[in-house]
Amino acid sequence: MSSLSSPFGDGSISLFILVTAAVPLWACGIAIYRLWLSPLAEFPGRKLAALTGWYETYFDCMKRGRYWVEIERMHKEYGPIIRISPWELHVNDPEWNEPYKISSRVNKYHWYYKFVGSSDAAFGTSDHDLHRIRRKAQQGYFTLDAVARFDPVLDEITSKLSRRLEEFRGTGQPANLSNAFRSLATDVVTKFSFHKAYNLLDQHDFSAAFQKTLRDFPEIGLWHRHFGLILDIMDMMPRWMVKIMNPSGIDVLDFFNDIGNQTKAIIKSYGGAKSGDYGRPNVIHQMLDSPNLPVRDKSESRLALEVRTFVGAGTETTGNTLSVTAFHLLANPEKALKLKEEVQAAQNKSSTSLRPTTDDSPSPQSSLKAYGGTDSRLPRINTREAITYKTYQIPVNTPVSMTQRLTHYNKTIFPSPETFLPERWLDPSERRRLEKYLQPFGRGSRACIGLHLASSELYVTIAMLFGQFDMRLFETEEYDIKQVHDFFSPFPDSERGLRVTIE
Ligand code: HEM
Repeated sequence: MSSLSSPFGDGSISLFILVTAAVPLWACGIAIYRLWLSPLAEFPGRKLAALTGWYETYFDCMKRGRYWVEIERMHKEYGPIIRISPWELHVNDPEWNEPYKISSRVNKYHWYYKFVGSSDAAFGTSDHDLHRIRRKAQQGYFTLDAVARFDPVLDEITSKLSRRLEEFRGTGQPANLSNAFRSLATDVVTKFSFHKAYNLLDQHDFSAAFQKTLRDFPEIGLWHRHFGLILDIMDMMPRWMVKIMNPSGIDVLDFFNDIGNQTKAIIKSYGGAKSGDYGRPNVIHQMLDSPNLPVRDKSESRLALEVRTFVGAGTETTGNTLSVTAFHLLANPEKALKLKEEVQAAQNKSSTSLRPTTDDSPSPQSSLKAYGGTDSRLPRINTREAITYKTYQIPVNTPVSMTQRLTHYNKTIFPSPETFLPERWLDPSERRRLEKYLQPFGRGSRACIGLHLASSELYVTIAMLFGQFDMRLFETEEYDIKQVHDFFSPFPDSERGLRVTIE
C-alpha cells in the first residue's frame, strides 16, 4: 500500500500500469455494452452514433449545429426509427405522435434542454408534473381572448414599424427587415408580458448590434449542452469583462437586468389577488395569483426568468418566420401582388383592416411550414412505461425525439416541399388534411404557449407590410434566409438578413 502512494517508487509504476490497463478495458466494456448489450442495441443506426455521444458533439460543435442533416441521412439509410446516440432514439413518421400525446405525461430530455441554461422556467422544466403546475400558472394570460385584447397595442407597434419604413421610401437605402422584425417581436413580447416596450424599433438600425448579440446565445447554448458550465461562467462575468468581450453585450445585460428590476417592482407593488390595486394585471401578477404555484416558484428570480424566457422564445421565432414569409413573397412578386389585393379588399370591407382571418391569409402558413419555428428535434422521455413504435418497444426512460422539419418536408404530404406555395392552403378539404401535419408550434402539453400572440403578430405585420409598401429585395438571396444550422432555432449561414428597398 505504502509503495503505491510513493510518487517515484516502484508502486507508482504499478499504478501507472494498472491505470493504462484499466482505461482500455473500461472503454471496451462500455463499447460492448452500448453496441450489443444495451436495450437500445437492437435499434438501427450508425455504429459510431451508438458507440459514443462525441459523434453528436462533433456535428453540433465542430460542424455548428449540423446533426439534423446527419439525422436525415441516417433515416434515409436505416429507416423510420434510428438510434442517434448511445441513449437516444429518433423517429421519422408523420403518422406517429406517441411521445407528444398529452396522456403520455412525458418529461423533456433534461440533457438536451440544458441549452436554455436553467430548468427553472416552464420551457426548460423537465418533469411533466412540475411543468404542468408552472404552465397552468401562466396560460390564462396567453389565451385567444387575452391576445385579442392586446390588438390595439399590437397595432400601435406595427404602425411604428410602418412609420420607420416610411423613412426608407424612395431613398434607395436598404432597410434590414430581419432586424426590424426581431425588434418588433421583442417590443411586442415585453409589452404583452409586463406592459413595457424597450422600443428597439426606434433605433436607427433596428438595434442591429443588440439583436446580433442576442442571436449569439443559441449557439453558445449548444456548447453548454455538451460541455456544461459555459452559460454559468458567462452569468458570473463582471460588467467590465462583458464590455471588453462584446460592447453590445452590455446592452443585452442591462436589458435582462431591467427585466429583473421590473419583476421586483411588480412583486413589491403587488397587493394580492383580490386587492385589485395593481392596475392592469400582467403575466407576473397572473403567476403570483396562481393558487397552485408553490411559494418558492413565486420568487423574484424565477418569475424574472419566466419573462426572459418569453423574450427568448418569442423573438427569434417570430422574427425569423416574418423574414421567411416576406422573403418568399418578394421572391414571387405575383404572390405579393395577390396578397396586396387581398389585404386592400379586406381593408375596404372591415374597420379592423389589418387583421385578415386565417382563411384569407395562407402565406404565413406556408412560411411556418418552410421555417417551422424550430427545426430542432424535440426529445421526450416516458418515465412511466415503454412506448411502442410498430414492432419496436422503446424502453421506459429512453429519450425519443421527432423533428417537425422532416414532416414539413415530406414529399408525400407536401408535394414540392421546397417551393413556397401559399395556394396549397386554399382548398378547404386539402387544407384540413395538411393542417394535421403542420406543427410549427410543437405538440402536446409542451406546445408553444405564445401561439396566438405569434399568429396575430404574423398576420398583422405581413398585412401591413404588403398592404402599404412596394418593396424590392436588396442583394438578398435564399442563402440569406434558408436554414443551415440548428441552434434550436434554425439559422442560415449568412448573417446579412433580409434587406429591401422601398419604392
Ligand atoms: C412564429 C413564432 C413561434 C414559433 C414557431 C414557436 C414555436 C414553439 C415551439 C415549437 C415550441 C415547443 C418547444 C419544445 O417542445 O421544446 C414552443 C414553446 C414555447 N414558446 Fe413558442 N414559438 C413562437 C412564438 C412564441 C412567442 C411569441 C412566445 C411568447 C411568449 C413563445 C413562448 C414559448 C414558450 C414559453 C414555450 C414553452 C412552452 C412550455 O413548455 O410550456 N413562443 N414554441
